[in-house]
Amino acid sequence: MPLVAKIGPSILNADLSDLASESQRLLENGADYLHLDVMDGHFVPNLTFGHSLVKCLRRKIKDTSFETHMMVTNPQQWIQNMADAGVNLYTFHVEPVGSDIPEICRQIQEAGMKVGLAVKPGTRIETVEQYIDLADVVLVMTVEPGFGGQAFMRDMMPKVRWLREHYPNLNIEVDGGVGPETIEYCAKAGANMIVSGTALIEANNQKEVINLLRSMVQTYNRWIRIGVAII
Ligand SMILES: O=C(CO)[C@H](O)[C@H](O)COP(=O)(O)O
Repeated sequence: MPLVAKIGPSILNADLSDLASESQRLLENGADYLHLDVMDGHFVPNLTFGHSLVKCLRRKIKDTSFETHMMVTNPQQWIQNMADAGVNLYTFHVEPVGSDIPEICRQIQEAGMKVGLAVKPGTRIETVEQYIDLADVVLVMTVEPGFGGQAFMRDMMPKVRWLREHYPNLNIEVDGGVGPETIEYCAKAGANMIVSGTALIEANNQKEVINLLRSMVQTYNRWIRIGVAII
């Protein structure tokens, strides 16, 4: 399947009391999927929401892919709940789970979801190399996970470049501080799934920003298509 440029807003810094309308607005402005940040207050020093909220959102938003970015110590615990809530892509951090990665990937697939492997800034990308065949997406964090609105870490780009060089057909996602000012670095390095939080939520013209992010991915990666392939 050809790679597709996809823009997935992170709703972390949105008005969470009005999440459905905030999400709807982003989708109407051209977002391809929603990136939902789940934090447990343990793996990261912040707390957000769990599967009950995702399920409520799914009742209102039916035709869009949901990714849950599981910033939790025990990702295994929430697999079935998130599948039942209507999640399509279950992205978990490799750091707390070590050798359980293959088993977790198997359980996610068995629950009917795609698999995402996420790495924190301090984690060497080679750590996930042996598991890439089990994954649909690799997420390279470009901030320390935990909070929106942080500064983009440009020194994570060698990880993205390394992945793209070694895995031309891999979905590579970047997350953290990504917006009009920093998209060029991500696109040049070869990322095709772009998570953008604050830059999009606070944009006066979301459609313009989404189009810009997408077109930058394609400018530097001519073989990547536009589309809404479910991931
Ligand atoms: O995973 C995250 C933080 O842990 C967020 O998705 C990320 O930070 C996006 O927000 P912003 O674009 O504002 O940095």
